[in-house]
Formats: sequence, structure tokens, C-alpha cells
Amino acid sequence: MTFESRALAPPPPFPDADRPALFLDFDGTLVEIAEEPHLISVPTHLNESLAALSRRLEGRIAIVSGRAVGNLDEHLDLAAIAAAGSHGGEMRMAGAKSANPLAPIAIEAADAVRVLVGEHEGLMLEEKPYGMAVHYRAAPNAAETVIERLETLAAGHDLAVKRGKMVAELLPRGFNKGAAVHSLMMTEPFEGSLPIFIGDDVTDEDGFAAAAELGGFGILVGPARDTAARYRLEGPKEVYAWLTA
Ligand SMILES: O=P(O)(O)OC[C@H]1O[C@H](O[C@H]2O[C@H](CO)[C@@H](O)[C@H](O)[C@H]2O)[C@H](O)[C@@H](O)[C@@H]1O
Repeated sequence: MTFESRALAPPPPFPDADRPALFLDFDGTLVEIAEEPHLISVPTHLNESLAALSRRLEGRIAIVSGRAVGNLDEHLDLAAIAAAGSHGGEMRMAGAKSANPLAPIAIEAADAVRVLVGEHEGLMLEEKPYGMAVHYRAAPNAAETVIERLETLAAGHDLAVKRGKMVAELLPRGFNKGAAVHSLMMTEPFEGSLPIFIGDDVTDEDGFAAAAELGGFGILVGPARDTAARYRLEGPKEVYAWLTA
């Protein structure tokens, strides 16, 4: 993956004429980061804004998140919007009842993560249908230990580790947000459109790269960093402003 380290400009106006498709990360992009996953504040206008975008884009919109699809459903009305959850491992097209199931991680590995979290005050465990995420926002000194232990468990159980903002997660191997974008772009209504991936975290870099490979671009949300995105916006408020200008 190639990264741009130059300062990134805000994106040009929304390219309606180019038949765009939107791939939207959730935490840090559509909602501000909170101290804990369940403490996020979802703007009251969000569902209405997503529905309006879906109409404007004739359905070419998907949420691509590290959260499981079931968890996204607790926060958003996704009845008419495609969802790629669990970092792209779960896929549910708009209007479909359920996402494809993944293999849950080995019981021994899950138990070992529970033990790890019990050993360090401040660590928070987020048990997901297909992964175990360890949040160290309240115990930053434990980050290195957490990552090392998860990497060891991943190697021993044929699993993967994904890192994010003050979090590391043990989950099945073989998928990422970029693969999810490629997969969605091969299906209607996304096929032949210009992909735009908007995200804030390191896991979104695969999405930025996929959008660029397919002729579109990525928009990084948050502070500048080395990134495969072409443009940058400051935060969720600026994302809404750009999407609705
Ligand atoms: O891909 P995303 O939609 O951005 O999801 C990534 C992870 O988001 C959540 O964790 C992050 O947001 C929390 C709430 O703001 C914050 O407390 C945490 O520190 C962040 O890492 C979610 O809990 C994870 O499961 C997602 O993988």
C-alpha cells in the first residue's frame, strides 16, 4: 500500500455527475469517538441523512465498520443501506435480512483474552459475535502487552489481530475493509460507480486503497497522517457538511 505524507486538502464538491458510491466508516467518521463503545452519541439526523443520501445515490451507499452488523443495527436504521461489519468480514446487502455468518474464534483463544483483560485494571473487553476486542483507552500502559498477547494468540489459533484507536482485536483471518469495497463494487447497484471511502482509523486505509484502485478516492477524517486517502476532513461535522453541501 502506498501512503501520501503530504498535507491533504479538503475534497472537491461531492461529484454527483460521476455516479459516486459512498463507503462510510462509523466510529470517528459518522459519530464522534467516545470513552467506551456503548457511550457514542448518534446524531438525531443521522438516519434521515443516510436515507437521503441513499435516495440521491440510488442505493450506492454502504457502512463499512469494525463493529458487527448486529451492533450497527442497534445504532442505525440500515434497512435500505448495505452493511459490511466485523472489519469487512460480514456483508449484508440493502434489504437483506441477515449477513453471512463467520466462524467464531476458538473457545481457548477467547478464554485467554478474558484472562488477559482480568489481569490489567482499566482494560475493557468488547465481546463481538466474531471477535474479541480489548480496549485500552483507560489503561494505555497496557497497550504493548495487549498487542503482544493477541499476536501470540493469533499465531497459535490461525487468527488475525486488527488494531484501531486504543483497541486491538482478535478475529478470524482473511478479510479487511478493502476486500469488502472490492466485493461490493462487483455487485449492483455499486458496479461501475466511482467509489469514495470515508474513514478515520488505520483499518480504513485498506478502504482508501481499494477506492483508489477502483478509480475513486479516500477521505481521511481527523488529523493528518501518512495515508492512502487523497483528501482530508476534520471530523464527523465536516463529513456531514461535505455530504450535504
Ligand atoms: O470501523 P469503525 O466503524 O470505526 O469501528 C472501529 C471500532 O469502533 C469502536 O471502537 C472505537 O470507538 C469507540 C467509541 O467511540 C471508542 O471508545 C474506542 O476507543 C474506539 O476504538 C468499536 O467499539 C470497535 O468494535 C470497532 O472495531
